[in-house]
Amino acid sequence: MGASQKDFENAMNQVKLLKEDPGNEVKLKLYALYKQATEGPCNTPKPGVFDLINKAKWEAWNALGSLPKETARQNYVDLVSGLSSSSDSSSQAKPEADRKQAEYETVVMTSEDGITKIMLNRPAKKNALTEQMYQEIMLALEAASKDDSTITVLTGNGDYYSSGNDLTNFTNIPPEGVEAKAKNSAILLRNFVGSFIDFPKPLVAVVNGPAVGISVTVLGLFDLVYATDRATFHTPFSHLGQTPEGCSSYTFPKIMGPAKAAEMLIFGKKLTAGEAYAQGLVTEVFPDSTFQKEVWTRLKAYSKLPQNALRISKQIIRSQEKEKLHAVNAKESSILQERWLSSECMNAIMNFFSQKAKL
Ligand SMILES: CCCCCCCCCC/C=C/CC(=O)SCCNC(=O)CCNC(=O)[C@H](O)C(C)(C)COP(=O)(O)OP(=O)(O)OC[C@H]1O[C@@H](n2cnc3c(N)ncnc32)[C@H](O)[C@@H]1OP(=O)(O)O
Repeated sequence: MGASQKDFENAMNQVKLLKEDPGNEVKLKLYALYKQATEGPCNTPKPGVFDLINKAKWEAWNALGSLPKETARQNYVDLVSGLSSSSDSSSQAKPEADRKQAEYETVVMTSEDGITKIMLNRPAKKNALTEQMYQEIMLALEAASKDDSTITVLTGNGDYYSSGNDLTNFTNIPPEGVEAKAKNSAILLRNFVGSFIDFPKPLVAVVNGPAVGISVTVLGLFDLVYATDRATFHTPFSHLGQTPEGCSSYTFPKIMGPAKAAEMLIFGKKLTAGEAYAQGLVTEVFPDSTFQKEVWTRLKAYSKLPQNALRISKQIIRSQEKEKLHAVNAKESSILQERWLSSECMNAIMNFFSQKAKL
């Protein structure tokens, strides 16, 4: 449940009682969230260039775009609660210390320094994507699209980025039967990929290890893909009796040319990080020993760029393709709905569970 009006009022009172000055940046953020929570999107003309203070306040409010009032209220309460606890417990106040934004079981979502991080969190299962996880990623993306962060990151916990679809998704067949399961799964897949197609802010994949299946194909819908040199990129659809998804049947030939796309998507060639970079799927590869440090330093610098300019630039680039991408997504999902019922696919899944056939 979001913050109530009472929580909001309490937070406003707490601000007055803060023992330390939170600094201009935080004060501007508080001002902007307060205005957004009480009046909605910025509705006043921009002050003149010499009216420095009011201009900064206006810009902070305007940067919140169409953030809903309820979200602004919640963000205000969260921000004040972070300030109160840090000023109570220590003199070393961290302005936006690791604020947890919602409760999820399979992902961890945190926001800091203008970056919302969604971390896949089933390391013991190589971050294989269960049905619950698809749902939680969609919810997390929805929340990230509305929060006040500038950049959204998807990454994995542990040694894998993700081993793709959790093959146990094929085993829990409901009483309505396998056809109904395939139909519902195709809807889930279509919605999942759709939430990447429609994501409005810069979206970055921090590929911390090997990536398989759908975790690779949706990379074509990200704005930046940073990979450790330990990462590999594997789309073994034919081995599994399946076909490409994540709009890769369209994005991969565009990114890497039809010959290289065919090698990956039809024949299941696994790429090293270096090969994925050479083929344009990956933006930059970093040595594993310095990967996290280098990537987060880079992203923190990017997150300080003007938020609206970043968002609008992304939208200009992506909007030209959106309709096409949705059509491709619908087609890929409907073809897979049939594939999942094929003996080729069922045999491959049985092989994984009976002989533990690995890729
Ligand atoms: C009709 C119903 C349809 C339902 C469909 C729902 C929606 C579908 C959306 C569409 C699809 C996507 C397509 C894909 O993503 S295809 C790719 C699928 N992925 C795989 O085939 C990978 C399978 N895993 C492996 O080959 C290996 O585990 C590995 C990734 C190479 C790692 O090998 P390892 O030796 O390093 O580690 P391992 O001991 O095997 O793994 C540790 C434990 O994790 C379990 N595990 C890993 N990956 C998966 C997975 N994808 N699904 C299920 N379980 C996985 C593994 O079994 C180990 O478990 P345990 O410790 O033995 O219990």
